[in-house]
Amino acid sequence: MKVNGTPYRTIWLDDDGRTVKTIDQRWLPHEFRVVDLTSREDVAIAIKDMWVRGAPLIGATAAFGMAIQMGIDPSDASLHETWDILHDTRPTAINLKWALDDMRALLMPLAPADRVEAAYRRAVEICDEDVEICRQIGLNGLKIIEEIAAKKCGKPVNILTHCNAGWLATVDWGTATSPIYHALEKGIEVHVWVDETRPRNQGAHLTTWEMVSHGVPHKLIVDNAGGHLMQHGEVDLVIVGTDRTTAHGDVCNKIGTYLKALAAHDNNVPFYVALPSPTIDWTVKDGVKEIPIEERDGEEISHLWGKQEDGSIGQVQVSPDGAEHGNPAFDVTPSRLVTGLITERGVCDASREGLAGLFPEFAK
Ligand SMILES: CSC[C@H]1O[C@H](OP(=O)(O)O)[C@H](O)[C@@H]1O
Repeated sequence: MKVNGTPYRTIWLDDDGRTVKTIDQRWLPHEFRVVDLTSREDVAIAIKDMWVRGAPLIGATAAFGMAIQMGIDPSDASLHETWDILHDTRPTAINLKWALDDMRALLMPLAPADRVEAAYRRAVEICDEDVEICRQIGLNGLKIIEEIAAKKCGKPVNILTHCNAGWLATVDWGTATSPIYHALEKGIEVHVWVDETRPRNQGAHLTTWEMVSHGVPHKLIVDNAGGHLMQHGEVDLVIVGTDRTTAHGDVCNKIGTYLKALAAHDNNVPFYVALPSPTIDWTVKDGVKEIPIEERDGEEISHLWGKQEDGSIGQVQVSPDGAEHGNPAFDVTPSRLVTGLITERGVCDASREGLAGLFPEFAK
């Protein structure tokens, strides 16, 4: 998307065709910093410490991490070790494993000398595919917004989203935000309730930055306001992203998503999940039982990052010394609470039959 009029993707190759450049999202919304990733260690840190985050972007970054390493040591041992190092950075988003498996399957049959070229080519392809997948998700989600807009008699369609499933979570367009961007481009009036999304505040830091940059009418709200707004008819639609969706339609996403789905169900508000197919885990049926939920450091709760009065970026401590913190980073919304899955191939029920209908080649 455009940043101050300049088109950007979240990750790209420098002119040398080898150096990987990405936006260090920890500094947004106050500073737009681009960093170079020149080793698998750089990539591992960038994923683990959330310089880059968002399931599709994590996958794309890992693909480049494999390519960078093939330029350093293209041996089998190096390839397997890199798979392990990058896979262990974060456990929940399935795109990470999907991308690493894709790269390894491509590279293993090749002579080591041929691996670096093939790896960079595939990493770029993964990025290009993600852009098109997210663009298509936008077009398919747009139909849902248009149907609601037709009943709103000129008033804006009020959409609530949680965390950041925007272009910053992907290579471009985003997943949950893609229908919003398409609606805006088509002149459909929308208004977005942006959940701040404690503790990392991806909504407050990233989604609002996207909304401001793109001129999307919005209001930032605390996570606990969503249910109240739904009770008062202020939410026409919920669209969220996902880090892993099971073959039966259970949706793993940022912590707090499940509570929004419960509130939406209780208030008959349509609850949709924007789902790129690499985020489907075909091997898992019961998401609550089977999906590993990342437990992140308690400091993400005890401290808040932001702009200080002197304009510097820093953090303040919000809980007392000695306080204990629990920080599960994701939760699972059972398929029964999901109205539909917006994929690049269309919208389907959150069910095995729904997903098999759109992706028969994967559903066994
Ligand atoms: C389009 S995937 C976005 C997904 O990823 C986020 O998690 P994180 O910021 O920790 O990587 C969040 O769950 C978003 O919905």
